[in-house]
Amino acid sequence: MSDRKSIVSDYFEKILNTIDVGVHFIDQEGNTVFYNDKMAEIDGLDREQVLGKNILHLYPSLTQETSTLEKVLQTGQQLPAHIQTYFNVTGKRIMTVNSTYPLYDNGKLIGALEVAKDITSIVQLHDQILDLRHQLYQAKQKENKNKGTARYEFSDLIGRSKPFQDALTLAKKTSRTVSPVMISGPTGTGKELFAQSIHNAGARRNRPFIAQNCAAVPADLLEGIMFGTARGAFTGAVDRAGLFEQASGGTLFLDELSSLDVYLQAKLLRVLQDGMVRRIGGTNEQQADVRIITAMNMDPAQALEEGLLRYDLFYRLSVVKIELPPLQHREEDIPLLVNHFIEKLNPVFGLQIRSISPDALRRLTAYNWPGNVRELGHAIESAFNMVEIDEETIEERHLPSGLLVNRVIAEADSGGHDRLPERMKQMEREAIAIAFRKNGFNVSQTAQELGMKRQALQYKLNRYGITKKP
Ligand SMILES: Nc1ncnc2c1ncn2[C@@H]1O[C@H](COP(=O)(O)OP(=O)(O)OP(=O)(O)O)[C@@H](O)[C@H]1O
Repeated sequence: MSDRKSIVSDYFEKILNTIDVGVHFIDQEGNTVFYNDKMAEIDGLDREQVLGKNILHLYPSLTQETSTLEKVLQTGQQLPAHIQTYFNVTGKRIMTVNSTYPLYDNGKLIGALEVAKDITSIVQLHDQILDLRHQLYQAKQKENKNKGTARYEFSDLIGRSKPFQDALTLAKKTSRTVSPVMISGPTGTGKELFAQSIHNAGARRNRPFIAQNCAAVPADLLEGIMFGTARGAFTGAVDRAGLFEQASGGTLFLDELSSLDVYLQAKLLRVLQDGMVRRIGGTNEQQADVRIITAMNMDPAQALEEGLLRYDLFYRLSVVKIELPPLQHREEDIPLLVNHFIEKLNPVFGLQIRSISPDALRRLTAYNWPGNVRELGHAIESAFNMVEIDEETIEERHLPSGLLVNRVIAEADSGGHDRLPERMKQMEREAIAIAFRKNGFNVSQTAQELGMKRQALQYKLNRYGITKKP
């Protein structure tokens, strides 16, 4: 019996060094008693460097409160499987599933044992799959956009604030008619979504919805695109239907109308007045049976004043005028939109985010959103990239740090200039603290993300008293 015991003890270390799970055993003082090869590989440390050393010295980013081994020593209770993410000494981002147990001898606590399963490569694979799903999702969105079909319906439009609801009510009413609609509002407020929804709610829903951004193509090319070309009209010209023909019986959505060349504005007006369109170089005229919806980021009054938009065309196209308010004027829509984006992104990212923390939401409502709803969508998508797979709440630390900088400007704009330097410092401190935590307390990486030198960041960390403790 004693022989068997000694054989087992002789081979115990060898056995633990062959398994594919990290094992770390500390004594009651927190000093390492046993540390297997796999644990050394995960941490990027040399086993001999670790034996006999105190874990708080080994992992400087850990404290008595954050170290799970220390916690088990203090409480005597086991900590079941939990996911840990950190950067090891080689700078590699590691993700493990750890279980930590107290070790007793005759009822007396003599140490703690941690076993760690390295899931970094599984998570990387998982991320690759999600990345592919993401690409597929974006490709599908692009495909729908180019197919001549409108995807959005009024039920997809989120918002309950008064200015948004007013715009929605007007849009719903106008979907029953074929009058021209002019939608204005800053970038990302949903002008194209409104245009598609108007089309989809109307009698032309089964006919094409053709969108053209007037700012995206040079005027000489756009003329052929809009009105079509006849073979031989100019060198290399082929018979090609223009947007009016393509959208026949449906809706033609002209985005960024104020960027349309004035010559083309005149030609467009003629087509609308005559109700007929002719391809460039062609002889046949065809009926221009399209409903026109236009949009622009600029206030139409300003576009008229600056000579970017012809008055006669404006009167023709603005029979119904819909103004979409910037997101910062409809703060109460932000929580609804956040939930909408969370629901939309959960299946794309394979996550189960259920909510956003009050602090994070406060941060979002304090921001001035120059890119409006589109920017909010991107901020939530960015947060999805920051959360760990077992997290269910978007926290402030997951949000892009850029949201802070803009708030400083917004607050400065809204008065209180005398206290700006203090506020700037406070914001800078917050931005650094968030980025530091987000980057696993790695100074070099944080400096890189913030676009500053490592030494400069170290100086600010000391000055603001930002420690590694989360
Ligand atoms: N009310 C809304 N509900 C849900 N999503 C919205 C809403 N408004 C905008 N979005 C989101 O914002 C994105 C941008 O919308 P859209 O392209 O319609 O904006 P836009 O005003 O036409 O922008 P731009 O002037 O830059 O072309 C959409 O893809 C959608 O995700």
